[in-house]
Amino acid sequence: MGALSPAIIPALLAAPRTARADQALLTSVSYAKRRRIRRRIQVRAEAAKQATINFSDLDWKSKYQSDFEARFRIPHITDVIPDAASYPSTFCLKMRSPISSEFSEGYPSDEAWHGYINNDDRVLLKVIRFSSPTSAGAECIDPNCSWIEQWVHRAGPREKIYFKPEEVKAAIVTCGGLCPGLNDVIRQIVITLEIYGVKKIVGIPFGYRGFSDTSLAEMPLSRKVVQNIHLSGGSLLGVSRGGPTVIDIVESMEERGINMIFVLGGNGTHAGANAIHEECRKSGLKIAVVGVPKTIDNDILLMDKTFGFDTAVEEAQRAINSAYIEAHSAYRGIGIVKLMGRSSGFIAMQASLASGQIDICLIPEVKFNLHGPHGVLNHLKYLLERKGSAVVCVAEGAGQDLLQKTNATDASGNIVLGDIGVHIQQEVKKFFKEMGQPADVKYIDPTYMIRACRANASDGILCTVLGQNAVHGAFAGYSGITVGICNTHYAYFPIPEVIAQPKVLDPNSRMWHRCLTSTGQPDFI
Ligand SMILES: Nc1ncnc2c1ncn2[C@@H]1O[C@H](COP(=O)(O)OP(=O)(O)O)[C@@H](O)[C@H]1O
Ligand SMILES: O=P(O)(O)OC[C@H]1O[C@](O)(COP(=O)(O)O)[C@@H](O)[C@@H]1O
Ligand SMILES: [Mg+2]
Repeated sequence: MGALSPAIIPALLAAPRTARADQALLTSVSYAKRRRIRRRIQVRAEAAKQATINFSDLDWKSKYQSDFEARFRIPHITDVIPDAASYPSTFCLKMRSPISSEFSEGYPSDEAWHGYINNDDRVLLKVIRFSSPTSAGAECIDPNCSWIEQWVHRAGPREKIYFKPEEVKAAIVTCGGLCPGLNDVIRQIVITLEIYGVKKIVGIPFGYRGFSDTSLAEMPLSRKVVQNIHLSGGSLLGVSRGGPTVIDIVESMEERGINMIFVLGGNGTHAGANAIHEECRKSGLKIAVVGVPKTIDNDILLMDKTFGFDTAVEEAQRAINSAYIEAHSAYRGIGIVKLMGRSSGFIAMQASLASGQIDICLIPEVKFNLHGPHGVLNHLKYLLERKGSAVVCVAEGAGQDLLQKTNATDASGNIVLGDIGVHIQQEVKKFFKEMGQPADVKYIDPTYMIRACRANASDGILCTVLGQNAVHGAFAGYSGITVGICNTHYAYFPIPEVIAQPKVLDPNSRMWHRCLTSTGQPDFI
């Protein structure tokens, strides 16, 4: 978010609210209102942050930076167990034959180069130096847009580990909806754990539910079991929404003797993982809880992208191309493709940009009208007259203000959205029928075909690195963390920082403007 004008800060802060009150407000209002309120809450939080900074203090920058460093500090086992012992890492960077015991007691400490990550290594979070708050996509701390370095912790294997591999029982759980790459991450976690020397590795079946449903048995995992699982989509372990309470999960982990848990999921799953981590801390348990963000929508904060997103954009090309061929081959044909993206239009935008076949891209972050002189329908009429066909790409969360509210939620408490794709299809048909003009409308929803795909090469690599780094993080004694790619480098983040709110597309960003340039669409308001 750009810098706020100092003049509006006092007004925004005039009615301070608590997080609980904000939440209550959010659950009691309509979807459209909720988005506006969320934006206000976000603006207020930003205002509060800026208001607490005294820019006339010559030291404000270094104070801001130390505050940032504290926020992004990654929790460690020694925070609750100060005397937890550390050992030389059993993850050796020198290759050895699996049957050799050359480094079984740890890596020789007299080596000049060992290639581990130093705990003080950092990755730069923001790499653009904006010279003005009016620059496209500017994120400024102060009204002058001063350059302030923001560093996050570099991911990777450490020289010292806080768990003896023979004492580890590691578990992996996959929650939420499917996403290409889940099997790749599971595979890499298992392989890396084995390299450290862990023998007890299990999969928890069907998400958090597997912790409470006694009819579901743990799945023993080994390199042999996971060797080829990345060749198909889905999750070897199964997924689910909803499930037991955090206390029940922690009790179940204790009963099973699990002391390392790898949680693969989106914002909901990570909220759960962080709550599990906090519960373990409260009880003084030596358990490492490490997340790997799984969100096909790409809506987790601070990361370049999440795994599965790239595959989704690539697979969406097939649906868009089919819609284009259908529309182009029909007399006055209109193709409509609905893509995933509950609150963020990243898949719709990138897929539109990649295909070059989209005339209208609609995303949750940008309001639009269907009807009226500047509406989508009138533009479709213009496109049919000008070029004979048109293709629309709409994100599932777009235009929810145009739909009847269902007030329904899924088992995890996520709002069940109205079907904007079907709505647009019906409105387009009605519009042309009422005008007495022909229009051949074809609608494609490829959601589940995309989600069930196996990861493409680029996601396969991302999953590999994330899975390995998750294990390195747990062995290094970190907990309540998640791993992501940041300016092409890999970093550990404290979970709350990446799920504070869904990452949304900035309508003032260069990328959205590139998309608009490519489609040639006007503003539909
Ligand atoms: N705030 C929360 N605290 C604890 N667990 C949560 C929370 N939100 C969701 N969960 C749990 O996380 C799992 C996945 O959540 P869901 O929202 O369906 O998917 P995703 O993780 O992809 O966002 C579910 O089992 C759900 O019960
Ligand atoms: O049909 P389901 O399983 O509820 O999933 C639908 C949702 O899954 C997603 O593809 C991904 O959602 P999650 O990240 O919460 O798993 C959304 O875009 C979509 O709304
Ligand atoms: Mg979610």
